[in-house]
Amino acid sequence: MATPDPVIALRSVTKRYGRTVGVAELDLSVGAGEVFGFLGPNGAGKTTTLRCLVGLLRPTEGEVRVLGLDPVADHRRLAPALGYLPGELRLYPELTGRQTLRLLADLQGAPTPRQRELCERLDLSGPVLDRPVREYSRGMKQKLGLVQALQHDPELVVLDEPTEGLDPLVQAVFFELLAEAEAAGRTVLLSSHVLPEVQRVCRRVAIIRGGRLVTVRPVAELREARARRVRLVFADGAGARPLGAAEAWSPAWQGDRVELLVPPGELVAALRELLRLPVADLTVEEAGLDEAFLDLYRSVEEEP
Ligand SMILES: Nc1ncnc2c1ncn2[C@@H]1O[C@H](COP(=O)(O)OP(=O)(O)OP(=O)(O)O)[C@@H](O)[C@H]1O
Repeated sequence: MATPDPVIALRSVTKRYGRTVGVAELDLSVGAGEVFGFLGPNGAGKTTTLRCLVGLLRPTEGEVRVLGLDPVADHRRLAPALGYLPGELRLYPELTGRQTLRLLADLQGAPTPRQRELCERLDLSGPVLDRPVREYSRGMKQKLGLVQALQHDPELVVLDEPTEGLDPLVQAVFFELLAEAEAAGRTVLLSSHVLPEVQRVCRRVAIIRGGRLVTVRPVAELREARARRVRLVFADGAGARPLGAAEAWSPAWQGDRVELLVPPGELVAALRELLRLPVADLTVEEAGLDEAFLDLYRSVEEEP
């Protein structure tokens, strides 16, 4: 059986801003119905990639296809099928929330069957929608941004740091909306710095650094690869001491207790060495997924 065409396909995409490289030789493929995370440190190239996907930037080299279309050349055809929440939402300050949603719906070129429901669920009441957006708080603007990204029930939703500025209650609604989008078979690309958020909602993640793709992995695999947290108690009152090769695992001392994060493949060797020291007690547990991500970030930082 032929594999269906990916919803997002980047082939060797490079985007330069003058002499600055935004992204370099990026290859990425996201299938229909995937909720895909895009992670990376500041300045890694996430926003650049997303802007290429939605047709706001034209790559310097390489090819971008979204739902089989060229996002720049076929912008009008793509718009009804695409929902985009930019990282920095620029709105016309004089327009009301309602006028803003209408204007954006016109640009999307699609009916907005979900607008009313989304406004209700995100607590954007009628009186709020009648106020000019210059009077909106950051969170209110972000909620309006979410409504416009989803109001036309698009096939592909591209979200740049979507939970920025949202309070925990609104974040909960946002996660519900994502789960529903996944259940309905929509494709979602979400860029984020918030590691637990990615863990919670995404099945696969790409990690990007310095404009280059470092890895693409299923979240489940990251979970398996996560570090072991080793806690040692020395109980001799002598406090911190050298740990030999285990110094590599960033020991955190508190009195004569120490905690280390050891990659799973190196645990046995690390313990063998540590147990040569006068250890009084020892526990080993799996670290959280955020730590697995931090590990990955670190290893990415260390690579040349
Ligand atoms: N308009 C621009 N002009 C010049 N350089 C730019 C421009 N936009 C982005 N860059 C550069 O491209 C690189 C990637 O930036 P980008 O905004 O894509 O990163 P990001 O991963 O979204 O970062 P953050 O997490 O901080 O939002 C950076 O070096 C940045 O300085």
